[in-house]
Amino acid sequence: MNVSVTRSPLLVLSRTPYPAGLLRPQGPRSTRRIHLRTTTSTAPHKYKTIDELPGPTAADTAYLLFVKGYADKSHAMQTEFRGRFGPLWRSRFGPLDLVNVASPELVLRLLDQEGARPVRVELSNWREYREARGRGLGLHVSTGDSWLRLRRALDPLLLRPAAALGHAPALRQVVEDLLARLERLRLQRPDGGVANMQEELYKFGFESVAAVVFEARLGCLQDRVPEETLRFIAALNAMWRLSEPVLLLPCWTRGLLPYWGRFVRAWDDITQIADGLIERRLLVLEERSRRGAPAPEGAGLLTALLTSKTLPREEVYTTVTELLLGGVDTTSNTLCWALYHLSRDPRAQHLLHQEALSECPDLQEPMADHLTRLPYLKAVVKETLRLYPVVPGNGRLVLENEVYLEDYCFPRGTQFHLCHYVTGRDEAQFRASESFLPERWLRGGAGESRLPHHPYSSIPFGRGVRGCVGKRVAQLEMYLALFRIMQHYQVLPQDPEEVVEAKTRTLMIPGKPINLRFIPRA
Ligand code: HEM
Repeated sequence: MNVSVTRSPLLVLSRTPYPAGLLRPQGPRSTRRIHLRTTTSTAPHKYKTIDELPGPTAADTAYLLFVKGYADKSHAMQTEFRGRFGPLWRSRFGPLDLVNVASPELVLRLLDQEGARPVRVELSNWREYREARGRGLGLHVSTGDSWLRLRRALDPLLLRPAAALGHAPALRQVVEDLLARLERLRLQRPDGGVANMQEELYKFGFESVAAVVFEARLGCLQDRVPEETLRFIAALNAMWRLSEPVLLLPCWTRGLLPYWGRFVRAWDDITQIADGLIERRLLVLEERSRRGAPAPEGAGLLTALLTSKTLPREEVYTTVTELLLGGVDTTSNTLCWALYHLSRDPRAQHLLHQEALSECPDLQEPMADHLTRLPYLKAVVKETLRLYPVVPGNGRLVLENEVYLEDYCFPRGTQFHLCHYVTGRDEAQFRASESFLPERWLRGGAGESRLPHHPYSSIPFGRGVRGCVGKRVAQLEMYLALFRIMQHYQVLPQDPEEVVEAKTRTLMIPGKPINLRFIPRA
């Protein structure tokens, strides 16, 4: 008799679940401990196929998108479908055919089988643009060894803790510019109000990533914001907004509908501005080397890439462009949500301020040593990203091997969708999961909200070798900004009754402007 038994989550297996000699995946075998469904008999287990996996019909999806208004709330579809189908379902809509994975155990299980050179998604529209313009493919589009070469060049410059900390002096200056700008803006209104924080923080995000890449300032936070900064941000917004329609619409509509043309124009703007910034910087570097001047200490990432000569020029251009675009919406939207919640949560704001005060009295700036501590600050950022993962649904296109999840065997080439938004809000992992409760992340923190959650229940930066290359810089930037804002100001909502919900435009962003008041601390 072949009895299928679902083991208790407490009963953890570390051995392979695949019956001897049958359908064992060719990817690397896990050494991690995983929760599995297993069988008590030795008879070969018959796995189900992808075609047996339940999921919404195209009509269901179209109804939600176009009648129920989910078109800009694709994150909410994760909640809807997980409620209907459980943690694993297939969605097919137009050219999309996805297997959705919406439990931390299954996400871990999938990432365990992703192979040595994981692919996120076939970004055909980005690839098409870059090939047509003769540009390097860059981190997001590249696969296999070409991608690995890019990561080998970048990881040591961005992800090694010491390297990331090396960017702190440049980021500190940008944070001081942000404070100065907030002060100027708040003084323009009797109530200390600053409208539309997103817009301000986009400029901050751009200035920060430019400081890391170019070791130079662009002046994005000055009174007269450079025109190219505004154009870059606008083009980026357009590119993210258009990415989904362009992917869904068949090629033959390109001559009839405006989306593809606009998408290409947005990319042209992005690349033209990024190229201009790179070339200006190259002139400075060439001039410096003509004078025999050494590269300054803590030189930016562009200098490091060019001096190491590990990447061809065209890849340096695309890589820098991708870092610039990766650095704008991500940290800015996260900071915006953090401030939104802190402004409405005097207790959390008080705890954060107290932590800043005890670590750095007299408005001192936080140094590397301080940054190794600050548990509440880090908990605030984690909690913000749990509730609002900038990338609400990540992807894995597994090309090298079949993938086994639950009772299913998925063929090579299956596109998986990792539903970070819904796993981060799972009540089984996070009690009062819809509430902003930073203390749930504190070690030893008592309290109702602290449940021992699965380590893959909130992974906003992804995981593994293809995880976010900007993670450490992003964290540093957000810690420094929040810390300094808390030292200087009490942050209040402009309208305490106003509720801001998230919308998705490939990335998850606030659905309307977040307006705050900045009251100087006595
Ligand atoms: C709150 C901040 C940020 C979040 C939540 C975030 C999130 C992510 C996620 C989820 C991925 C996909 C990882 C995976 O597939 O496993 C990613 C990739 C990436 N991120 Fe970030 N990111 C942030 C900030 C940044 C910053 C500041 C930069 C640039 C300095 C950046 C550059 C990139 C790049 C280039 C990739 C592609 C990596 C690759 O494919 O190898 N990100 N990010």
